[in-house]
Amino acid sequence: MLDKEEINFERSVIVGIVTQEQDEDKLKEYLDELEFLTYTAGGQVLKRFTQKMDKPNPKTFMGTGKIEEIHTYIIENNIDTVIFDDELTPAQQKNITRVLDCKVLDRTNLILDIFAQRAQTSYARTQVELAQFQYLLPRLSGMWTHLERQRGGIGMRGPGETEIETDRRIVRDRISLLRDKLKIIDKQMASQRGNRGAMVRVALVGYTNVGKSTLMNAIGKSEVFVENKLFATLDTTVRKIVIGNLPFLLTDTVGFIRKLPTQLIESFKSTLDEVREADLLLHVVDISHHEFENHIDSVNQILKDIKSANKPTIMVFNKIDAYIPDQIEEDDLITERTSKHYSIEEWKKTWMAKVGENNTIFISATNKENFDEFREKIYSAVRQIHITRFPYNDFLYPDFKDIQEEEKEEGEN
Ligand SMILES: Nc1nc2c(ncn2[C@@H]2O[C@H](COP(=O)(O)OP(=O)(O)OP(=O)(O)O)[C@@H](O)[C@H]2O)c(=O)[nH]1
Ligand SMILES: [Mg+2]
Repeated sequence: MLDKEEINFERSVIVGIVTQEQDEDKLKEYLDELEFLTYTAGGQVLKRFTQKMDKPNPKTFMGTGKIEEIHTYIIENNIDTVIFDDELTPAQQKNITRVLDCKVLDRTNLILDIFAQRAQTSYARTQVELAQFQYLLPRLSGMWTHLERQRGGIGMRGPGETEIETDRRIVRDRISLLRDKLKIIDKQMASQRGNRGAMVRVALVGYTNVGKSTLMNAIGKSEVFVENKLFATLDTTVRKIVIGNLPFLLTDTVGFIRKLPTQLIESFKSTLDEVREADLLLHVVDISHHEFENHIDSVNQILKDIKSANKPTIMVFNKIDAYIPDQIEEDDLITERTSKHYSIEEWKKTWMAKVGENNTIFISATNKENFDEFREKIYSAVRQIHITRFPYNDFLYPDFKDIQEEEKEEGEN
């Protein structure tokens, strides 16, 4: 008999809190995303635990009663992993692990884990490893306590402390080694970028899973890995694209997410340099996602953090094929009409109108809907940047209309 291959998902529960800044709806969205992250990392979420609190308990994050409730559930349901939506302090992680006696992760942990699973090149692996060690350093003592307990505790206390010190030193050494390694790679990457010459550089940016790589594949003839999971892309891909006779460089890079661990932003410096050094950003948005406006805010915040907020930007609203506004039945007189019910035409009249028609485009990367218009907008923007840089090249690049005519004629001949 053939064995059916079974993927063993880690049995997990996720945990979040309702606070003044974060109401129940917000928390639901966050936990939806955390569940998707868990699934991406190889886990299966069996239950969500939530609690209303003014502020998190400094010792155990949740209240003692809630932690007990989670503990009971863990034992009864054979749970391997508990994942908190917020970053836990080293002390909280230590205390909670002690009570629950199972693997306790937070959102940062989970994201780092996904990055580690997905890092393909030695460059990406080095960056992830650095971020992981930085996360680990302040948490070493907690881990030791856990080990100590497993070994029975007695007689371990004295040497335990010294071992923590030794561990810390090893981790610190490793961090500085990785930093040195990255510095060398950074230099190589910078000189590679320098060698790319005068071509205009365009970077795809956006929240994770919005369709950046799909778009890269659709516009170029390259094959970039696409998947309906978070953080499919970690390594930067650069392709030369030619529209009309105007060549430019297009970069596909790592997706953003809210609460992106700061350790990751630091260690992915060189990857993000591609964005920093771009002349034009294509900010891709998944308009079919209910949360797309919040995603835009998160992306803009990260762009600000990496000092790239003021670049010329085209907002690319993708997945219009999948956009389905909420409906209000005709006899429903109670439901209030909100932006959830807008058609795309109505959306265009909102704040999007202020962004300007030249800087917004609505497409479907999978169906190639509105692709001519998309190519035209990129062409015009790239051309604008190019002729500002090389005014004497102006005549080389005609209007997009003329190119289309030429292409048509070529097709007919
Ligand atoms: N319906 C629909 N799905 C799309 C469209 N574009 C992309 N997708 C799907 O969205 C998912 C994510 O696509 P990717 O191209 O991997 O997204 P990404 O932005 O590169 O994601 P990361 O690399 O994880 O940041 C895939 O399942 C795609 O098939 C679209 O226009 N319409
Ligand atoms: Mg991608």
